[in-house]
Amino acid sequence: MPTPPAYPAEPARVLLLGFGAIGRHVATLLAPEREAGLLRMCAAEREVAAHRDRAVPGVELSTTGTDTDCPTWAEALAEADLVVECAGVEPAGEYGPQVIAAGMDLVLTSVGALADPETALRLLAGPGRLWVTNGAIGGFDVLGAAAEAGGLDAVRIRTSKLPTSLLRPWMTDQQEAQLRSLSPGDDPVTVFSGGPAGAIEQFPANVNVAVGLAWATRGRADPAVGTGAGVGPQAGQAELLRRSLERVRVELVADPAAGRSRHEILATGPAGRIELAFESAPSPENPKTSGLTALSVARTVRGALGLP
Ligand SMILES: NC(=O)C1=CN([C@@H]2O[C@H](COP(=O)(O)OP(=O)(O)OC[C@H]3O[C@@H](n4cnc5c(N)ncnc54)[C@H](OP(=O)(O)O)[C@@H]3O)[C@@H](O)[C@H]2O)C=CC1
Ligand SMILES: O=C([O-])CC(=O)C(=O)O
Repeated sequence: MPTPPAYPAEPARVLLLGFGAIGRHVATLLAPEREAGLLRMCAAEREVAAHRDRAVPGVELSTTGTDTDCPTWAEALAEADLVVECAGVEPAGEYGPQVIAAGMDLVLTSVGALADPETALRLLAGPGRLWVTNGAIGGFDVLGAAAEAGGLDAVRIRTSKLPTSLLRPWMTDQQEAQLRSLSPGDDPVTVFSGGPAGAIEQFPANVNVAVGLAWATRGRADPAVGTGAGVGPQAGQAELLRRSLERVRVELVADPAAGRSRHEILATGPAGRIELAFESAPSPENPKTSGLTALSVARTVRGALGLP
């Protein structure tokens, strides 16, 4: 007879970093687990006062900011078993490494944080474990298998989004006006073409998937050789990721006809030709974000906690 899964005696304490579109959706998706007493949830925001009117039942609030009527980030972290980052690339880089260093597991949604080599090393350094969510894309079982066997030579991702969801503060008035003027029927405009690190620097809220793809296709070190003399496990993983970030090519397209965000992946090599396309329903909390991301994060959380 199979051994029944070992459910924790106490509810697992999950701390969300960021309670925006993805955080709220994840909290809603995990409501059955909360109601079944399998987990408790707290969400850290930088301005809790601004979030009180959008409370999700059963989720306590804490702050990375200066609110005084709720637990601080440090107090909430001390009570947590698992941290789930869904705040953005910058806060992921700011808070993620301290979570890992404290020996706590971290689910990373802003996977783009891994494009910074120093942050990647710190996120991989342990003793806490890093759980990298698939986010809005997937197929990573077959892509990972092919990459681990050295079976991929080229990996590409083409992401198409509505032009106005690609507006960024660094854009010139002319670039902004071009994106705003695109209307259905106009040709799509490529706004970025290059590697995932450059893409995430310019579009931190739009191409986490590209860094996620690089992570998924980093392959593995030859156990006999490692990744280089004297390279420890986390440095080895970081080096594999660095090479993978150089291999992945990204195209980001402003498409006035894109009703939904679309991610097209093409990976080729001795293992074969793998083509994948993803069009997610919009997030119920924010139509600019793919709803699939929160579904992936909820699944990653269940996996990290060993929940069914
Ligand atoms: N892996 C993937 O496939 C995908 C990953 N993502 C990543 O997920 C992130 C979140 O997406 P989404 O939920 O749609 O974004 P939102 O902007 O809706 O939510 C982000 C929330 O995080 C909060 N936040 C920002 N900085 C901090 C901080 N220092 N401390 C506490 N809270 C903070 C924001 O607060 P405030 O209101 O104060 O700004 C906001 O409430 C994206 O930025 C992106 O990096 C997104 C889509 C796909
Ligand atoms: O939501 C999406 O479609 C993907 C996205 O923004 C990201 O990867 O940052």
